[in-house]
Amino acid sequence: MKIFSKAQIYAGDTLTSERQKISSIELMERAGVQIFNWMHLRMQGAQVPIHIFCGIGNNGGDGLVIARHLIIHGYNVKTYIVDYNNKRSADFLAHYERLKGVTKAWPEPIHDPSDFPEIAPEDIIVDAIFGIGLNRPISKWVKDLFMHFRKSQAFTLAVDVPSGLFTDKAIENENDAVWAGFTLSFASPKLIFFLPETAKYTAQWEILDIGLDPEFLLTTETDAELIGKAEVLPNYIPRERFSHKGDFGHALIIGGSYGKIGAVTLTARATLSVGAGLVTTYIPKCGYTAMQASFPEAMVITDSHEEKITKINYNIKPTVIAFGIGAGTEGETLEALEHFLKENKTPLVIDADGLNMLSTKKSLLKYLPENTILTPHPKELERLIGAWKDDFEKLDKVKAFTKKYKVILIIKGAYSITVFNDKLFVNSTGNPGLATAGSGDVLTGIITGLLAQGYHPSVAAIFGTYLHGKSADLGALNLGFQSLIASHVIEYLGDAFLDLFLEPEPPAVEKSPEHEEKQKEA
Ligand SMILES: NC(=O)C1=CN([C@@H]2O[C@H](COP(=O)(O)OP(=O)(O)OC[C@H]3O[C@@H](n4cnc5c(N)ncnc54)[C@H](OP(=O)(O)O)[C@@H]3O)[C@@H](O)[C@H]2O)[C@H](O)CC1
Ligand SMILES: [K+]
Repeated sequence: MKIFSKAQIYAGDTLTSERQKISSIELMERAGVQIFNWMHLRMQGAQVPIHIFCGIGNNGGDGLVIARHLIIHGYNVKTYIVDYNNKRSADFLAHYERLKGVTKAWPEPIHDPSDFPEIAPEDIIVDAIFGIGLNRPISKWVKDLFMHFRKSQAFTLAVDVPSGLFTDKAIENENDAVWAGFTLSFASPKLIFFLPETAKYTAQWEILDIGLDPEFLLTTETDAELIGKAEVLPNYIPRERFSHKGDFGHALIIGGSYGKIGAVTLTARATLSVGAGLVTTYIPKCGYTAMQASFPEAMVITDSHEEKITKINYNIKPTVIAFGIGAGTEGETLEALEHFLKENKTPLVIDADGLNMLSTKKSLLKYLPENTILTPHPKELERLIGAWKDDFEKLDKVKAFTKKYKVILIIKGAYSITVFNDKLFVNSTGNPGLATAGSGDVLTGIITGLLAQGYHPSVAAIFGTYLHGKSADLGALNLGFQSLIASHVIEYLGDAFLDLFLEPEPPAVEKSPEHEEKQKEA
């Protein structure tokens, strides 16, 4: 699913009005009605007090539409105008007039804390104060109103975005935005729903279709995309009946040190479990027996050193190499990496200590083959690109880094983001069960295994991250978050593949009798 920018959303609105010959007032009506429908379906007329706080722009206008429909349907509604600016938008004013047509209880203006209404914990707050139009710091009393919401403990439903969040920069204080229980966002998810510093302001979110122009939606290129099943499925490479293991590549996994052979085992198992034809591990001598005994499918080459990698010498022709898992950062291992990088032309995945070593000697980065995949967690990323002031600067720095070195980088997190060719691919699968030892080693293995089978490196990174999260999601259904460990993620890979081909659940909508008749005729 495309993640549109603020400018694209405004452009889409204008284009939709032109092509569908509807006014922006009617587009706002659509948006508000969608939210009303969402609420009405769940509330079924319940008389819970609903406090609708409207700003003075189009987000506020949406709030007025919601208020009008709730009032018409007999809900217990109180509407307020948060007067942070006297420049009311034309569409806001149009819907203000429409609201006046259905109630004598006109919205109450709020100018300062003395105007704040009492809100009980059982009440509902609709936050339609600021949308994507926020462009400068907010007045103190408006922030106080946000705090008033939080203190009330009432369920807060945000319209489009939680008020106070910017679309392109983080906020300095967590009291400067609304903390929403749910956000109903129009047409496209917003990037801020996926970034660690801004995602926390809404517990859940959902996208509402407001009928924007289909051609605009289809043809507009976005800088970011949310990756779900629909996005990964077209890339799946089916297996031919007469294929053999040579068709699916030979992966070489280089890593391990005394006490960290298990990490390489996890990576190698994941590589093979995702479909690579052959896997060889290159580990220090001390790991030989453990590897052979615990993972008989893998072949093993050992370094001359007992406890660490000191020289990378092998006489096989791997299709793809993963480097770094559990390797440590000792001087001799770094030297081995340097020699290896200067010679190597085989596609690469670099993880963990491999990344740490690159961070200590950045001059090695220029030897990475084009489209090498790097998989840092936040600390490793900071060592690699330096500190950032907020998530947006982090994304800019990663884009610049990937451009400079022509690499693909996965920013690991609750929503892992693959950065490739200036574009962000935001993964939608995964859960907190993945916060467990070795889950990164498994991800490296999955990506390596996909690369070995001939997936383009960008697809291997995006699809691999998706499968990794999906396995964890399916595993967590049986195990819960706490009991899920990295080995389970490998075990559930098969289910993650099968899930790609499961038919989506039919929508929970009753079919009309005519529809049933038509089906019979067909
Ligand atoms: N396709 C869609 O998604 C649709 C979305 N809709 C809704 O429209 C809003 C965006 O509305 P907009 O009017 O552009 O912006 P806001 O409502 O967020 O803000 C209103 C104006 O407030 C001014 N502003 C900005 N920051 C501040 C501040 N800190 N203090 C005071 N005032 C501020 C700013 O105007 P200026 O000219 O003064 O800069 C804003 O424009 C979107 O989020 C959806 O909810 C449509 O209803 C339908 C289509
Ligand atoms: K809002």
